[in-house]
Amino acid sequence: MSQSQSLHLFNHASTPNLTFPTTKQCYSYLPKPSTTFYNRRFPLISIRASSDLDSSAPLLVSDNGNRAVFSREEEYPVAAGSIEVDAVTETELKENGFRSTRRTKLVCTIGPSTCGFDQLESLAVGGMNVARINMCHGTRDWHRQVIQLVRRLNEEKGYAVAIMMDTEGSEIHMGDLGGSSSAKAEDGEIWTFSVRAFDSTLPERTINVNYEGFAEDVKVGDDLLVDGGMVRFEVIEKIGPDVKCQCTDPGLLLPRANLTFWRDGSLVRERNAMLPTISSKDWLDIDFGIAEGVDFIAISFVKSAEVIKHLKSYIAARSRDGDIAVIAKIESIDSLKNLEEIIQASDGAMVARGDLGAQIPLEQVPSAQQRIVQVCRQLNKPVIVASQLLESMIEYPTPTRAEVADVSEAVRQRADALMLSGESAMGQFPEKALAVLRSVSLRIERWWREEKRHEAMELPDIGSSFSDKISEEICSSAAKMANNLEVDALFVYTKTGHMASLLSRCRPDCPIFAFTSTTSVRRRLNLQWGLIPFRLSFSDDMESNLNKTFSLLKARNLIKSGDLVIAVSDMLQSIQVMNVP
Ligand SMILES: Nc1ncnc2c1ncn2[C@@H]1O[C@H](COP(=O)(O)OP(=O)(O)O)[C@@H](O)[C@H]1O
Ligand SMILES: C=C(OP(=O)(O)O)C(=O)O
Ligand SMILES: [K+]
Ligand SMILES: [Mg+2]
Repeated sequence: MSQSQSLHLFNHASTPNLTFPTTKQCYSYLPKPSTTFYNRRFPLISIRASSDLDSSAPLLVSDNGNRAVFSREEEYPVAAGSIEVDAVTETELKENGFRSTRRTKLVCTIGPSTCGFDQLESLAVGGMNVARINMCHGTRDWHRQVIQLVRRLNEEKGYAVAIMMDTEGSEIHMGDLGGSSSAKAEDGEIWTFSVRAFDSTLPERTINVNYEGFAEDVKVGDDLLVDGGMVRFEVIEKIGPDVKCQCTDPGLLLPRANLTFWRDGSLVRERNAMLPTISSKDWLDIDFGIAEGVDFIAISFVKSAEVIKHLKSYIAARSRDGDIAVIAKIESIDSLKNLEEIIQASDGAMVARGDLGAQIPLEQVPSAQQRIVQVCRQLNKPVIVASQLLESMIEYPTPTRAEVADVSEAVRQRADALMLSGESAMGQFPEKALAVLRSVSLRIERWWREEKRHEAMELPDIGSSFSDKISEEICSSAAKMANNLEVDALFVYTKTGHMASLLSRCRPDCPIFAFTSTTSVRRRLNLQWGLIPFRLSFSDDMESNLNKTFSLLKARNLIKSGDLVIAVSDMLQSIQVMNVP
């Protein structure tokens, strides 16, 4: 189906239920505007021919087997003679050859410093694989605008930047500081933390707190930590909804900064621990994310696997199967306690060191990071290392040596992705920070390969069915062969992305070219270590797939005759080794 035949789909609250047609039947509905269908996996949807609608947010239809599947974006089959890969990867492959491509993926939080089209484009050029929007900040309209700009960038310039929406969660945090961008708390000063609602102007040295039960839960003598200890207060008096605190460690207070309170050296978890992981505001944000068709939803302060399972079934009932991946943010004591089952239930995890460092002693954060990365690798889930990687670059154009060492350590642990927060959201040097992540990743990855430090990590079986076990065996054998034979690239033909993730899990020395037929899978694979996702239509006939891929890639100078390749696929349980003809 070509772009000009696009169909527009709308959620439609009160339309009659009709059996959902196959794609062929859809075509026959095309000339009739506003025909409405019902699909059991979608809420009510109406379909109209493209001509009577504006084309700012096209939603199209494609065929997956005998049933029609909807997506917000260009899910039309790739034209038979074409292959889609983003411009940055293409240039990188042409200039440096495949061996030197970057394996570690990069996530950038988008904020005031980076929300314009040109700024987003610079980040894409600089290697951003995923754009993260943090629902703690900004309005839904602001976030929608960012999503649309990223879409436009992908459509106009051929990028496959994925979008991750991060929920606010039920954490306790300060209010907006009455419009100022920061406030300085000096040693010994008395500040009032209050749950009262203030008009636009806050009284001097007063901080608004978002948690109703705050004044009841804290006790005189508690330590109140802002952002995990960046500024510290001691509670000296409680007067109704107001809590008077004396500053013991001075520092800068930032809008909506996180608050924790500690008693006798331990984090206090009273009724605040009973707050739901997904607040009512978060559910509205999640509905927004589903409607906007984001690729990932990251859930803050996950405590148990149940909440992830619940969210996944909520999404499945409202969106195309598996269309949105759920990322569990590991940033609380409970999430560490229930780590394995949370990660098992999720589609990926984030080491959210910002809040984690406010909940456990700072010196325990590195070992927690190592454990989370390891568990994710074993359970085959992508993992993002986040927060303060290049914190000083919010203000300065070069990182500290310590920051470079921290980034190196995450790369050496073979995390799937690194994330920028304030550095890209509100910092002065977002592109420079991204360039540091890129160059450090490339250098450490190369060093690792040169040193041949293959880690001896045993990867346990994860599949439950026999055919899953076969896929795992194929991927680990293919990766081992690729290392031993020093092949140039692994090729994987994958419908769901699963086989590609199994190869990525083995962290082979060569890059993995992942061929998939849908844009949503292609974008999702962008978060996983070592995968270079391409969009290509392919069949069950591997011989013809390979021939087609070779000729398309050769025509674009992305591979050349003689290159050694190992190919595996979702459809055919085999490993093929060959030279490009
Ligand atoms: N959409 C946004 N609008 C305004 N400021 C933002 C936005 N997103 C992020 N920021 C700024 O970037 C900082 C770092 O982002 P992030 O780490 O995601 O949030 P937080 O620090 O609240 O956990 C935030 O503290 C905030 O100042
Ligand atoms: C990534 C994190 O979450 P957020 O920025 O939303 O607080 C973190 O706490 O490290
Ligand atoms: K958040
Ligand atoms: Mg956090």
